[in-house]
Amino acid sequence: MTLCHPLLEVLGLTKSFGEIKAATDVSLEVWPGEVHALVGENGAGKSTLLKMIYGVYHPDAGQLVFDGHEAVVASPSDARRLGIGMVFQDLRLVPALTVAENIALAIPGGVRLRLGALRARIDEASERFGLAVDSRAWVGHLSIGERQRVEILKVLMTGARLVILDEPTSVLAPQEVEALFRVVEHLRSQDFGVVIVTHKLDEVRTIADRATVLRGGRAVLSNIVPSQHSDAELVEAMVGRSVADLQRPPARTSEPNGAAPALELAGIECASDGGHLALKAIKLAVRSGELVGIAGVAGSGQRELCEVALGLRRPRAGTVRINGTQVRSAAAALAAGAASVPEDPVADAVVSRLDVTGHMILNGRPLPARRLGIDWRKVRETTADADQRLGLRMAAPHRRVSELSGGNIQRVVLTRELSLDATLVVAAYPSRGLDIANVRRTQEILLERRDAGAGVLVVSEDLDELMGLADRILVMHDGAISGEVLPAAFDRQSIGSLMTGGAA
Ligand SMILES: Nc1ncnc2c1ncn2[C@@H]1O[C@H](COP(=O)(O)OP(=O)(O)OP(=O)(O)O)[C@@H](O)[C@H]1O
Repeated sequence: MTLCHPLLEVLGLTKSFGEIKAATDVSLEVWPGEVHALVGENGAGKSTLLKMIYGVYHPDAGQLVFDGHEAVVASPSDARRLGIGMVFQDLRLVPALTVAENIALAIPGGVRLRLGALRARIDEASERFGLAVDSRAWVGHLSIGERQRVEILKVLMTGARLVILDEPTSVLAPQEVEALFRVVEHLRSQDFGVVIVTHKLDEVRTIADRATVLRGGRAVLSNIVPSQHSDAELVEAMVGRSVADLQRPPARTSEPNGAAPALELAGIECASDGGHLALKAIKLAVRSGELVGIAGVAGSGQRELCEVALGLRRPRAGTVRINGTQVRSAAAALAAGAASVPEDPVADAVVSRLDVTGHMILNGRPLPARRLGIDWRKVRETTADADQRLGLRMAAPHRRVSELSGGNIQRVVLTRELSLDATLVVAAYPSRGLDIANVRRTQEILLERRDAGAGVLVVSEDLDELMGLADRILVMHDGAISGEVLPAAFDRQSIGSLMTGGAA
């Protein structure tokens, strides 16, 4: 059945948080069978808009029309009753329950269903929507991509006809993105409406029929067809200016005679949290003035590698040296000159109730002291100086970090860690959640740190990012380094093949 009206019309939605105008007079429409991309820089108001559509926030002004009727969406349960489902960035599943139990909690009458009947419904839905899930698996044992599939299936099984995906690809490996897009295509072919937030233009071009660009809470382009606009036009709409390509001069790694590498791992063996062997005979060195990339499918040992390098995880065997000093603890790694960008800053670096200034002192370095307390004036000065030098435009110093968007949290952590005079930088997924302009600036800063003589280790699943940044790429597979690729041989295929255990 083809509708002659949009599935969803957003008319002039507006929302402020105190002085912050998060969304101003935003309008867009989504038709059945349409994938609509919502794009814009960090803090542009995308999540706020989606949360108004899903009933989490109440708009100050504006209106929603769903399926041709004015809709009052006062809560997420109102939204679900209408047929609007949302998959949040932080997936809302209970890890200690199975897939079937999680779905039972979400669907009406689910907890009263017998297990057999529930599983049959899950299997039928998973077949219909092209979403392979194992209903018996414990959610805590699933990869992030598998959890996302469960969450989408859950949303569809509650009767959603409009599915909102808030930045679903930022936590996925490239193969998982392809799998997700196959699901989205399936939904499109079955006349669902899909709203998807992404920072990546190639994803907009691959998956979206139309797009809306937000900047500073306003829709600067609404309901456009992406193919009718160049990348430069879309970037300009998003950030208000053009963003230059990354320049990567060759590394100058001529170390003085006998100088130790910035980071040296030898014979490292290490267990994962679950007790299996996560790192096997790892031997690597990052020289001062060199940027080494680590490629690999998620879960190949990257997390453990970073933790071992930073003294956060004790290896079973082997040694870690930073600038020649053997390191056995996090404090020793910091003292030897390390700085780090954690894999998941929202989980690992945010202290609720602390503001931006409060987070800037959580870098493990001695605090500027004044009498018996902290010299906050000095902290504010160094924060302002770091913000200006790095140019990642952090949120205002008094803002609570837990209230910031994911990308804005990432910028606080990046500014804190990359403004240090560290001689080793270990950065896991540094551009995760960042908009285009901030991705570029972060990459420039990493190269600036390299050119200032630091050894830089960057873990990323984005091969294009690594190929643009790295002086060498080491590929991890199943806890081991499966190969080393030099710039002249950088190509997606040979790196991809090493990632899955094949030869380059
Ligand atoms: N609950 C809240 N309280 C106060 N301010 C908020 C709240 N939620 C969002 N904001 C602010 O509103 C603005 C828009 O934020 P929003 O999260 O909607 O941006 P976004 O486009 O989703 O960003 P990102 O790409 O980083 O996820 C930002 O300045 C943000 O800090």
